[in-house]
Amino acid sequence: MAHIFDLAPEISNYAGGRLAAPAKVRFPSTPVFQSMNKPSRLEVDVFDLEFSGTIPADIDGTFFRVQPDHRFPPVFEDDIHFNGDGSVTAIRIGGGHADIKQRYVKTERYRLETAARRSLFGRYRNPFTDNESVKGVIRTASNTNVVFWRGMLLATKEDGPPFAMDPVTLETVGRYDFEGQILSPTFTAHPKFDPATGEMVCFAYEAGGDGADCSVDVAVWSFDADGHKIEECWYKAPFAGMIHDCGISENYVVLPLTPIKMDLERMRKGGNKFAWDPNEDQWYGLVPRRGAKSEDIIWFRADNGFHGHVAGCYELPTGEVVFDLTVADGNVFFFFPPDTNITPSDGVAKRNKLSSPTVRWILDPKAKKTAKETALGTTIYVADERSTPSLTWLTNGEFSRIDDRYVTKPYRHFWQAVVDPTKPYDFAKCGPPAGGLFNSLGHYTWSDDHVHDGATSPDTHGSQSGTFGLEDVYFPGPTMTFQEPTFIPKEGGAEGEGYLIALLNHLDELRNDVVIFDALHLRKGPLAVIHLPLKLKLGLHGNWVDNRDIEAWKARRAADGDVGPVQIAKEILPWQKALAEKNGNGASGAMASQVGLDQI
Ligand SMILES: C=Cc1ccc(O)c(OC)c1
Ligand SMILES: [Fe+2]
Repeated sequence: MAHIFDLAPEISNYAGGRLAAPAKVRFPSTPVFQSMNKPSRLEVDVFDLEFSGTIPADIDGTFFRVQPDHRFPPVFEDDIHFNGDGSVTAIRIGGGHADIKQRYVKTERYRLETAARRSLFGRYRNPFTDNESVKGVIRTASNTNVVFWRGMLLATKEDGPPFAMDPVTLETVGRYDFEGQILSPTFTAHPKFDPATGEMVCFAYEAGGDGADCSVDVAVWSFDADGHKIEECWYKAPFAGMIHDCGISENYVVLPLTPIKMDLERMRKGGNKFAWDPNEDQWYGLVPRRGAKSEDIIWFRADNGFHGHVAGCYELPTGEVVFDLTVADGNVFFFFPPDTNITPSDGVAKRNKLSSPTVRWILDPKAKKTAKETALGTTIYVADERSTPSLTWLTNGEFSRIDDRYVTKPYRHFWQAVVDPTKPYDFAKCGPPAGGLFNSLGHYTWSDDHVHDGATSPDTHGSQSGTFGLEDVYFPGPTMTFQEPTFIPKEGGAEGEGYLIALLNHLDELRNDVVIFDALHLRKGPLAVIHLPLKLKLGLHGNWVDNRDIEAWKARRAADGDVGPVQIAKEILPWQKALAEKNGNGASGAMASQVGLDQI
């Protein structure tokens, strides 16, 4: 008997790799859109989810996370996961029960593509590949992180401004410009929150022009707990690369600059935003958090590597800054291979072959430095001495998380999604592991020699490699992988006391669970497994928000509350105004409509 799809002959939407006539909705049959990453496009509400084990009674809050989930077949058949529309999941846990809510971030891109019933925005961060009708529109998909700030949930992606959502309903309120205090075209997906002061420290790169012009301008800001911008300083990077995550200590910000490089010529020709440069160093920009001037940034350089996410960052009694993050030894973003016009091919390392240890850098704000002219003619200050890792812990994981109450402080515990290649993997049932073989969750405890909380002396600058503390790793079985874990603190608990929450991917069933562990004892297995009746996508980042914070801010944000409702951006951004002027009124219909987006 014929398979039912055989009755309807397959006609590709793509001619020469480009979306041709979007007569029907059919996604490309590339690995990007298969297995766990098959588009799901669901907005869901399920009340009182099924679970096994016991959901600890003292957990009361919401686990927010975001995933890219393309709403329409992409303009380019070879599109990448990172170009999918942001879809936010909220797992509300309380009273020993759990509910799920999921909503798309209603970005400007979302609204225009909905109206057109098709993709209008082309390649990842390449506006030259967009439909003419959306020139000048903020093109971010808000798909990388969701953070709670002053009663709103900010959905972020580093190529554009944040969009504010209601943390209870997940309705999108609108583009948030911090009440007019941030008008840059871009904004990081990894702002950091100082638990001692309540400040948000945030940054943007490719921030000088329209956010897609490969500018080397980097901005760093601080906001106080009342939402006032209290610091702003602009810097120049040595080249137009990616600065994805950051670290903050009490007095410094560390900006890791990864050697994947933008190129405007390549973009104009319809090519990739980034290309891996195997011959470029990895760089670290060190800037003071307070009272900084543009010339205060010190750039430290070290041998080539690919930055993952930051665990801890803090200062030693001697004033140096400890900065811990995963660094892979090759191109993690295999979809941004080297540009053979710029660098010879390095053979394009494959994700699962890379090693990704946790690396500790010790950066000295008093380092001897020399002014250097970059290829673009700007002056930067580069540390005279090349940096080498102070230690390399062979954790082989990614998505480092800590107990966020220890941001800026010496810390003892961190968690990661871990690749353990010694464990079995059921390839026959699961196929290739979409998103990477993160088959384990790891909890790492620095030994006393490596905590530096005043009781111990710092590491030397010698480069050591191996194990630097306790490893507590849980492997669930050969058909499962994990997404990024998030720490839930126990009230009044010591560092690390609390729970670890993460999404578990069932690669054989194409379904997800939410797992909750005792954060200090992963090896014992989960305390609770919440069974979702659906398949999510592979997400990026998430955060835990205590319900008391949500409730308190709900009251403050009420019409009669002391803060009042969230104020979204009232005007288009400066780069959009400049474009409109250049085009002589020039605002396309799409752009002009952005202020009153609800009309669409
Ligand atoms: C490292 C993750 C990462 C970096 C840049 C991105 O645009 C992104 O989109 C989902 C993800
Ligand atoms: Fe990230």
